[in-house]
Amino acid sequence: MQDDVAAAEVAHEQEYVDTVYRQLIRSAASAQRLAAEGHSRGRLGHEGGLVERDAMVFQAARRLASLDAAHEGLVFGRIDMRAEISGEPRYIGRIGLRDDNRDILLVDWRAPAAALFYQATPAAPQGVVRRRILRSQGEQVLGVEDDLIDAEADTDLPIIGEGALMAQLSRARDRSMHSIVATIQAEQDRAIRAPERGVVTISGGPGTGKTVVALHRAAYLLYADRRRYETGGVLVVGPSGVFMRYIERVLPSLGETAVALRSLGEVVDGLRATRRDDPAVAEVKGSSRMVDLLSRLVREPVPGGPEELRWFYRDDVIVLGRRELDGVRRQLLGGGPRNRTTTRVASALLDAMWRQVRGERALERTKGDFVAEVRDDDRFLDFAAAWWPVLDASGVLRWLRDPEVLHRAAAGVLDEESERLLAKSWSAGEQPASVEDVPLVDELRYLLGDPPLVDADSMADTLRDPELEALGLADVALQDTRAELAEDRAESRPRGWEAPTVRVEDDGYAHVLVDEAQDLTPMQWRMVGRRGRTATWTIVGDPAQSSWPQPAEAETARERALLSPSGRTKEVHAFHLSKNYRNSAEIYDFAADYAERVGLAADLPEAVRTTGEAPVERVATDLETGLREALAELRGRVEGTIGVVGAAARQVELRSWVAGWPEVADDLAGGAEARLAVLTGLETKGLEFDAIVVVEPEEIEAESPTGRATLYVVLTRATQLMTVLQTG
Ligand SMILES: Nc1ncnc2c1ncn2[C@@H]1O[C@H](COP(=O)(O)OP(=O)(O)OP(=O)(O)O)[C@@H](O)[C@H]1O
Repeated sequence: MQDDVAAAEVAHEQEYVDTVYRQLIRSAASAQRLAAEGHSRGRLGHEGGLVERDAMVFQAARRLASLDAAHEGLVFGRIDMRAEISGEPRYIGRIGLRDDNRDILLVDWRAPAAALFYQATPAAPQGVVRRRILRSQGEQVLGVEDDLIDAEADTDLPIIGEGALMAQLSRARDRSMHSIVATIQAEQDRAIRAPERGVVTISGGPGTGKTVVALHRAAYLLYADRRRYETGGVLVVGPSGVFMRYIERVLPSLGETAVALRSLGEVVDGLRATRRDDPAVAEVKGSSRMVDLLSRLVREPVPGGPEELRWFYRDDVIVLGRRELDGVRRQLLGGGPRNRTTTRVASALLDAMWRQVRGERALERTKGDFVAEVRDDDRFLDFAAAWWPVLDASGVLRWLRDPEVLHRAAAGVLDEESERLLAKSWSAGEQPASVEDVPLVDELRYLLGDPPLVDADSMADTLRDPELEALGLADVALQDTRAELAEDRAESRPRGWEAPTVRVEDDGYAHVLVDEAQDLTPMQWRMVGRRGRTATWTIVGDPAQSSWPQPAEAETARERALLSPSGRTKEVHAFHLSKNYRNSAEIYDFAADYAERVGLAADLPEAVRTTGEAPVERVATDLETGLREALAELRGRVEGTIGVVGAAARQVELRSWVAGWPEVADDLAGGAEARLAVLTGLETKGLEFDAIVVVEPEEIEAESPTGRATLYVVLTRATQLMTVLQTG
């Protein structure tokens, strides 16, 4: 009987969904037609082109093309209100849609009219009687799940299903995060729809949905003020490339593609760092002491550059030796960021040279004659370009590979041990930049300023430089020499160290969203902060999961990063999430016990799901055999992903073991999509798996000063089963 009712309800919903899809096709086609017409007239979106509504439908249809049919369908929700409020159900979908009579068929989940769908609870029904979630695949409705919100309402609406949230949480995991648009919970919805001003912080313990909520918030902001956020750009920063791959489908599945997703190693254009430095090195490179060190570095002479300029002028020998050149260097450095001063180098050198002109024959001529004679001489131009070249930040960071340069820059800034760690890290030959090097490159970009020669426009600026014009130097000879030298450098530049591709003024975004914010070092805060001076922010994190050992220093850097350009503190709206939707209660209890035992001062959420499967602690005499057995068991018991997590120093060994076992060969196939992954503790940040094997937890704990927090992260990654494996 109940089955018949359910089948009838599904059939009924299918009819509605069919209507919506038919309308979508009609609207999209007409919008496309109009767009084509508008386009041919060059007036898309303006009077005579598309009216606003059609432009919206057109945009929406375009975005819809990227909808992943495997996720929840276009129409996923419905609310029925008390009869005295409305006799018509309200359908909620990924976009809004009207029929040909302009009546609403589907409410965009982000629209104010959809808020009730998420915020109505039995304690505060707000007129909603029943909330229904439609489970679909593509255009086909597979089932419905109902919540009776207002049990006191006089209604004969059938209530079907066992709760969409639990079904969603118990599903087998693959290697990517999914949108939760159908099952957003009320406290999460409040964070998603928070006001657009200032800074929204979202805190909460493991698995509370911080990441997924933040991503839905990005989609919400794009909806609420599309013009601002699409043109100004939304930047999402996460801890690692693996994490970015994990979350990269969520926004497209919500129909949004205009968002830049960057891991911390990719924030600077042109750099893609994945290698992590050892924790001790990372601590030095991440510290704000590096600002002083780098400020000194940019004042250094170019290593290997010419040290003397010797010039015969009539009866004079003009020599600019180290002392004179140091004077010119200081004078130039006093005039602004180093690369900006490259247009002034010729005149500064000529001034210094002219000061040495003494001979009588020479003095018969004026300074103007002298300048005219020297300035076009190739030897002079080559000297100027080699002595004061346009510098690129990655190249300048490489100067620190010379221990003497490092020592000069670090004197009085770093202690001996820190300097030794840096020297060791950078003397290890031609390595690509590490994740921790990227903020240093960025700092240098700002200290150096933009080279005047990055494009034709700025070339024109250079040529208009009044000082050059006054000196009669506004010709291209020096520029040509510089351009040639820049090309030479580009050719000799090792892979992975590309020059910045944009000017620093182009770095700003309209919104910056930082995930796992507890892990940002002070230098990373500075880097991200530069991209959000005029932006609004969403900052997501859980201090108990932090792997940065100097929280107070990071806090100060974070506060600075959030200042407006005029130095004002942006207003902060804080949201806290309290329920863990990832781990079973059994697994989370185990992790929470650990956090309390080791004194992590963790924010402990309540896990909403129980499985009856407590974590298993296995002691093996032989680790390889123990791991193989543990994996065999987990593979048989979960359908989705499995993670093997061990200390960084064990990775090579673990990978080679696993790669040698024929029974898991299929599970390892598929690269980033593989069912089975071997990871370090830090690499598991933000991720989740159906089952986890934690190999030798004490090693994970011991590998860095914040190893306990890392182990806590690892213990909160599994949704269903967890095995903790140690040798006895
Ligand atoms: N309302 C919801 N409906 C369905 N699933 C949800 C909901 N909220 C969270 N989840 C799921 O819970 C899991 C944890 O979410 P998420 O990774 O965003 O948490 P987190 O707070 O960022 O975790 P951590 O800090 O431990 O990395 C994900 O699988 C997410 O899809």
